[in-house]
Amino acid sequence: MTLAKAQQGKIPATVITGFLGAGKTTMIRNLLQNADGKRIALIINEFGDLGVDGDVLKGCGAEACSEEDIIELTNGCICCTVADDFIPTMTKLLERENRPDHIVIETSGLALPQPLVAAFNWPDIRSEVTVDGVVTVVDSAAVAAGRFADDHDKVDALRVNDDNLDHESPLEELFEDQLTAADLIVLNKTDLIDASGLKSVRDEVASRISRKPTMIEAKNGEVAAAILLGLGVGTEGEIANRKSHHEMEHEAGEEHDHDEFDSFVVELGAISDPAAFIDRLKGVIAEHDVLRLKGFADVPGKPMRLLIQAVGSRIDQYYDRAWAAGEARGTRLVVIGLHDMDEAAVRAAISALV
Ligand SMILES: Nc1nc2c(ncn2[C@@H]2O[C@H](COP(=O)(O)OP(=O)(O)OP(=O)(O)O)[C@@H](O)[C@H]2O)c(=O)[nH]1
Repeated sequence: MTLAKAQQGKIPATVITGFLGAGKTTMIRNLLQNADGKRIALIINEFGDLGVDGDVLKGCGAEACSEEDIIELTNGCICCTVADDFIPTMTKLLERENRPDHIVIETSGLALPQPLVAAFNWPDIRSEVTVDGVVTVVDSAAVAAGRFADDHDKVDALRVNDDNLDHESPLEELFEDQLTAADLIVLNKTDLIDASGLKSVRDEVASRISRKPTMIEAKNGEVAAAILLGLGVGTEGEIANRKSHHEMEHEAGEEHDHDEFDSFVVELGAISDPAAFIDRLKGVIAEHDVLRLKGFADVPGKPMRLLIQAVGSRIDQYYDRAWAAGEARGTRLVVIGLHDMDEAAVRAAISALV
């Protein structure tokens, strides 16, 4: 049977992966607003105890995806909760009378896509859904800045604290694993680097993988729906040949975890001078090498909440929606870093900014 024939009648699912802050949610938001009439169900998985991505996407009011079609998986990284969380969610979705035309899954920035894609081979899922393709979003500016290059000092420092650390830099390894799974690589944030920087990023990304998936460039995740949702690969049949570092190191099937990374939520009162707060927050992020920080702030006198998004020490902010009636105003920020990040010091430093 040909691949096309085997896929006939199945709902296509696109897996969108990429490191923390690469631009996955931004790309999906753009997709929902330009979905060419397709009805999309969205499964979102996030690292950290604040559902920021789901909130951002629910607020975008796109017709392609109503609030009930946005499902958040919050019990940890999707690659570790396949059996307990992902499969039951898919089963429920497939039992709905009004099935979607396409399913889009946003993995957390720390997820290995391989176990998720392999789950589409489970009998109950395989007969109904196929993986149209895995799209890996790359933060071109972060690659150009050497974020994923092996930082030997850091790895050595981690090893001192963890004798079991059996591989190279966790960032580098995860970056490669997410690229290895890709059918399409989107080099995003091209507005932040020049042409020669972009050429180096292309070369570096290509050097990390043995296959040659298509690479396209984008800014603000602006990629046409016809490209993102029409790959037609059936990746569940190929994923066994795209092994992650973990799978290659532990063929015996040992579980992997995300112990190399840590996250916590900082709760603060109102922020009366957001410009000063954000300016000084950049210093805290740089000093403690915070990888990602995001959340909402309460600014006195403003009817809307302020969305704060930091990727490294680059910070975006905008008022995203009005505080709802009865909703407790407050500032909540999720902070993600490597596991040697000093949580108490970061908490104290952020709290001191208010
Ligand atoms: N300058 C610039 N900023 C971008 C671009 N794409 C996304 N961003 C910004 O980068 C930040 C992170 O974007 P998200 O879309 O939330 O990234 P993500 O991959 O979903 O992040 P996680 O879910 O936390 O892993 C936001 O502040 C975006 O506005 C881009 O092409 N250029």
